[in-house]
Amino acid sequence: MGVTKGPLEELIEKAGGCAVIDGGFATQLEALGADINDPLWSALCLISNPHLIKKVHMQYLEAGADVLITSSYQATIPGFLSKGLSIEEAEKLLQKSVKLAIEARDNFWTHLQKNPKDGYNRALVAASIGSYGAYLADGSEYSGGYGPDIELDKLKDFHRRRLQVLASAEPDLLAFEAIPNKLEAQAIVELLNEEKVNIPSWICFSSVDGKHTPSGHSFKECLEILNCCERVPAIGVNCTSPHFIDKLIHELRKFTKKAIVVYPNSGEIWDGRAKKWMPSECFGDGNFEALALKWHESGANLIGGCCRTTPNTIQAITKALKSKR
Ligand SMILES: C[S+](C)CC[C@H](N)C(=O)O
Ligand SMILES: N[C@@H](CCS)C(=O)O
Ligand SMILES: [Zn+2]
Repeated sequence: MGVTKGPLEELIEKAGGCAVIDGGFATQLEALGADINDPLWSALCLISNPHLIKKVHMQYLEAGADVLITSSYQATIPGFLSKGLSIEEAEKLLQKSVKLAIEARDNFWTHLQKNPKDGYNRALVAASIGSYGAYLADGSEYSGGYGPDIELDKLKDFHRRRLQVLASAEPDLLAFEAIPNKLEAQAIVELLNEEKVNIPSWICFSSVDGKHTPSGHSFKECLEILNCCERVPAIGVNCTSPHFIDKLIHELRKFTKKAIVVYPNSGEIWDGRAKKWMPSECFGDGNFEALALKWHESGANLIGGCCRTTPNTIQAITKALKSKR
């Protein structure tokens, strides 16, 4: 069986054409009291507070998420090494990120079997893989400028071992998140092929102008690279202002037949130096109900939220999309 008819397509079909992804993971960790002002950002909790990670996953499941994204966005082997951990410990933490989400999903599903409630699917677990820019911890996922020293092979080297370790933990999906440039998308595709990864992936870009990746590449150019890869059944944008999403869905649809994934942030802007969200035109949960319906009509197949969205946002999206099922 090819990866193009895998669990993601089955979920989308079961969900009536558009499944719900969870919301801001780090955001909800902070709402529950975690201090993640650290180069590891949310991945710090894999060391310091795994129980909180599971709690966030449970809250998103209760809100109706059909897909859980793991806590590994900014979890990297070099990042853990710089905290004094060994390679073995670092790799165990990566696996733990998947394990925590699978446990949450399984507990929630077992409970639902005993206490049935309408509208829930058995959720899929997507292992988060942030960009090289996320590892830099300087907001580069919104600039895409890694400098002339970072070439294709360096990006492949950066991603290779983490990808192998996360895949070995057997998540249902791999979620490449907030990729800010074409070079990194190409590195990921080459790596998925070289490593013969048979777990289906989505690759999502960030955008700060609603028209290009942060590095200035067009989505047409980026999709030319991704369209050839059957290991990537879905593509999209995340951690981008809701303002831009509808136009971006139309733009992406012009250049691909793959499933389209959108999970915007709240519209606030990340100040990479201050490590703070700056108030901007922020969208509330009420906006997301109407927007989700619009994005579904425009052709999105997976809709959720990214930074500064919460379980309430996902509940609003669930309400909108599940009323149509
Ligand atoms: C998606 S951004 C808000 C994640 C945090 C960023 N990589 C940093 O560490 O500054
Ligand atoms: N999955 C990550 C993405 C950050 S852009 C999170 O929600 O925290
Ligand atoms: Zn985000």
